[in-house]
Amino acid sequence: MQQDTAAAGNWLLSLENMAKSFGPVKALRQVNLQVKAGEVHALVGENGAGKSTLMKVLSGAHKPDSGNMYLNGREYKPGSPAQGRLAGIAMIYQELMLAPHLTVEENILLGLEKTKLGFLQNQKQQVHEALAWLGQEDLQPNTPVNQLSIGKQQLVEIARALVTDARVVIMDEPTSSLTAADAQALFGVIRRLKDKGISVIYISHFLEEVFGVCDRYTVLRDGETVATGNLTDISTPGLIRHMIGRSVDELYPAIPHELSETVLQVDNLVTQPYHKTISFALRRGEILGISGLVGAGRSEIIRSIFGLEKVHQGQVKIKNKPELQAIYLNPNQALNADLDLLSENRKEEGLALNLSIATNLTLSALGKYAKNGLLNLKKEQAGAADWMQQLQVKSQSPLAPISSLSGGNQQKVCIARLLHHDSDILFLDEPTRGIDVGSKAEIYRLIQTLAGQGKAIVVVSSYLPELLGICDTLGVMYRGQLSNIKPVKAWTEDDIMHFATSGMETAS
Ligand SMILES: Nc1ncnc2c1ncn2[C@@H]1O[C@H](COP(=O)(O)OP(=O)(O)OP(=O)(O)O)[C@@H](O)[C@H]1O
Repeated sequence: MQQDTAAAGNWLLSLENMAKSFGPVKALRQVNLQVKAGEVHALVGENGAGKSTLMKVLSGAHKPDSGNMYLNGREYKPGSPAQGRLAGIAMIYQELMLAPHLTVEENILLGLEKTKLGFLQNQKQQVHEALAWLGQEDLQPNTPVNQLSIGKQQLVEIARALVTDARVVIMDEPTSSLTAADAQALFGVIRRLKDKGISVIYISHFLEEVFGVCDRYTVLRDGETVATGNLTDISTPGLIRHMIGRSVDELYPAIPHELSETVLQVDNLVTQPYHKTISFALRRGEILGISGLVGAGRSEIIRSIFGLEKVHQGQVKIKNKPELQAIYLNPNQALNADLDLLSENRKEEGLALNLSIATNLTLSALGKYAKNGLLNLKKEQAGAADWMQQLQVKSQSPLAPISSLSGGNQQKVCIARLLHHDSDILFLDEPTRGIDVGSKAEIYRLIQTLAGQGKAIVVVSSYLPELLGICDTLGVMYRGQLSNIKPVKAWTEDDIMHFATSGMETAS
């Protein structure tokens, strides 16, 4: 393991030889993590490397099988998340854990009512001070949190951490659902937490964020710490090599594919919530990217065509099926009409969480494994195992419940399900959200290969580099309005941001 040069002993937090198994799965084998006071420490690694498990152990949600933890020089052994929180460890999950119907103040004080804080007046004062420190004086403490944007809800979580005098704040993929402006605001807050002497453990698959906001790093691979050090001493390819044990030569592989006849023609489609008119055409072999800010109405286009959202008017023609008016379809009919959609919301729409990986993967095309109405389970499992291998889904068996997979591996199963169903027109909404860099490269290769096979693909993404890296053509959304679709090479990042924030094309 690459050694850190900092003197031992001055750590605020030290985790030594941590191990944790779930039945036969060794999620943590031997993990060491040392964090200084007031540093932002990146915890990186492939999907399934053990990052979330380690953080659940640290925050008191999981009990480790072995290993020792020290906080502020003292042995730290939380029996529950509440104990972890009172000891100074605040965990901010990617899917925020606030009680949606409770107010800002109630959420900030939740679980602390009679413990750490004194009287009611004192508590209210602390909430006020925490919000003011975060520059959120205008946020009314009696607002229910479900009325707030994701960015504001995240600040409520951070206020919660401030009120309990957290020494370490863990942020798990904190920017994955934020607008670019909210992400910038979050980076500002992180810098201020640091100045206050609070440490942040930052988990992210966005390496440019890691280099932008973090001081030191620790890399986990297969449940072990494989490297740690200062980010100023390592390059992006160097960090990737530690993460996946090899280098990624080509993140955006270019596989030749030809664009031919139109297979989807959308005319004057009017959808929620903006009621603007959208028209575009998609060709066989084309990868069309849709960019824009979160909330600009990007997902609504593909979701409406797929029958998941209401369409007010317009016409959608599907290749050689003129009789099918897509806007009258429901998702089942859409699947039969050779459309398929990868939802950005895998927990609610992509996966049946209490079923096995194999069932999730094959559910929408069970016919492939049935004869005379009987399902051949062996064949189904072998088919699932094949896709799992292709996408490198990390799991013991196709029969394991999907809920036992790490977030990134669940996303890979969603993609495998889509590939397995084998439709001709694919809508991919945030296909690489939560996916590690090595697997991203695999998914980009797959998307290109599918285009090579003549599939027509729409990719909606908040991650501009991937749209520029893999798409043939690109359109940008601004408040429900779609720009002209142009070859990707005709766009610059500045042009895209200009349209995304103003709805106007730059004169070129
Ligand atoms: N409750 C559980 N039951 C069974 N296996 C689990 C459970 N939680 C995690 N695992 C397994 O432990 C390993 C580590 O998962 P973990 O969620 O910690 O990875 P991660 O590094 O956070 O991944 P990602 O980047 O995809 O979020 C994986 O193989 C996962 O399938």
